[in-house]
Amino acid sequence: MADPSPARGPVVEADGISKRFGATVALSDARISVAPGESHALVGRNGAGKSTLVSILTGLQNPDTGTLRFNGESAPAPGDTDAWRSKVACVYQRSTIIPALTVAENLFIDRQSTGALRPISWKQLRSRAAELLAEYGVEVDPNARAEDLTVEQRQFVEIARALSFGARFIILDEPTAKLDARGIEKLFDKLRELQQQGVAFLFISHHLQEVYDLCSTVTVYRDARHIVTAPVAELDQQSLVEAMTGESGRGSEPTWSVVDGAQGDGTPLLEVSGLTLDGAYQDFALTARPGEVVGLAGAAASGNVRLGETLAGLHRPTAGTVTVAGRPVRTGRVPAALAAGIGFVPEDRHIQGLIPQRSVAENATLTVTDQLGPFGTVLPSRTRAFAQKMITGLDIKTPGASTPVSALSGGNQQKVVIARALATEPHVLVAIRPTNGVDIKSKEALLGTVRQVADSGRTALIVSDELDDLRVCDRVLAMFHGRVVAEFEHGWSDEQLVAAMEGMAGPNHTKESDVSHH
Ligand SMILES: Nc1ncnc2c1ncn2[C@@H]1O[C@H](COP(=O)(O)OP(=O)(O)OP(=O)(O)O)[C@@H](O)[C@H]1O
Repeated sequence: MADPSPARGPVVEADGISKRFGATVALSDARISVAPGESHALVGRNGAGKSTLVSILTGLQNPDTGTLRFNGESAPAPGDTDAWRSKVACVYQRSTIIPALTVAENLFIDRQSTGALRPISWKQLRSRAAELLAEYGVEVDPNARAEDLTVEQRQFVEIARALSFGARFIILDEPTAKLDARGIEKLFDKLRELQQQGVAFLFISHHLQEVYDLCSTVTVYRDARHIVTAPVAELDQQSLVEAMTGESGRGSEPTWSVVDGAQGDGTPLLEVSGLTLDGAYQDFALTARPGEVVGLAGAAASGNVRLGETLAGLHRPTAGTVTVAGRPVRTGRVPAALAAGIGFVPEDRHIQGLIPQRSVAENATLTVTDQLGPFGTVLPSRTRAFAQKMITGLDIKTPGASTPVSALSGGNQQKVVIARALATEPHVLVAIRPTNGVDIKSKEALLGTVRQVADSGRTALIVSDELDDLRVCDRVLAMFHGRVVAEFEHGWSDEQLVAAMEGMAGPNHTKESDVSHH
């Protein structure tokens, strides 16, 4: 490949990289080259090999074959943490910042090289932290506790820490997954600023628009292989998707069909009234009918996620009632919500979602009740059959139903979480950012599945700030600071919806032809 910066050479250059996990080929003769100051996107479908490449580029795993060079020099020896840190850092969607520590402590924790024998002077630590943050233009108080920072501020601290080790090459693995629109804007501004200073980025995202907004070059992987590297300007979105999927035009619809048994006589399936959780949301009301997909839109602090979690029994509301299919649901208890017929797709699959060591089949059919005590009505053969149907229908890339979930790529793990929520054949499906980390093609299939769930006489509630997620909804309630500020019937514009989520729309900006709360 041509060297775009002959003076210094690429900050990173990987060639002929292969990596297998048992029978799975994660990377096959893959390559990447990133120039100083370049913003380089790496895209591909779930399971294409992106995270595996990241783990090799950061020294966490050794490739089976291939060469890796930083600034023209061979990669550090495996395990030489200090040397690796001076070359490259990765900011993952899950922060490595320790919430209970201050920003200053986080910046200087685990740093063996300086002053190991001297007792730490807190004053000195703080002033060094302040200097470091100022150097990279990060406006964060060094004395603040990390847990009090916004997601993007935490990312800035991680980036500053990486740069302070000398790295001028930073990998961002789905950094926007937990950010709202404003957070993304701030992150991108910071990245552009650092690029001006010569820092190079490898940017991994399933949001192709972000690739076009931020990056100058894009590399596509498909099925463990390098497919193309091109200037972003030369590859339009359609060509990009074609490179990712290996097909032109749209693929086939999912084969998964919804289990029957739901009735649709028009009586509300989900009724929420006066629901309040102090400090999160107030006086929320909703009446949803069978067949409806309702969106609950809102930015980070809007309260929409906590509301969805409350319906799933994760928080005990201060006031209000929830009724499913005419029956009151005991709030604040996950088993009660499940038993009432509320299926749940949580926001963070790592915390609430999966048991990594267990198989795809087990996870896909596991309910929280199973974890709490014997449930025992699901036969293994049914489990397997259901899992197989989901693997096909949701296009889960796995060697088989008995493969442990920990061996799946992030996006494929997310699909298992969705499968699990559907396994209980819920009356009401509550899904929080369901397509988080899912590739563009699977996203369509997945949202199509949510649509099918509703079409079969159930109700789905999609809690998200992703316009793609909300587009499949029949109507959308927009929340801001804990309250519904607008309701949109089909035919809304993205601009109106975004404005409402940002608290900039009064009710008179919305279509309220059939307001069904209250
Ligand atoms: N530790 C592991 N054990 C077994 N298989 C693995 C392991 N890590 C990754 N794989 C497999 O390697 C392949 C590539 O996975 P990888 O996580 O690199 O994909 P990805 O492109 O990052 O996907 P996503 O967009 O879903 O995050 C997948 O088929 C995955 O199942």
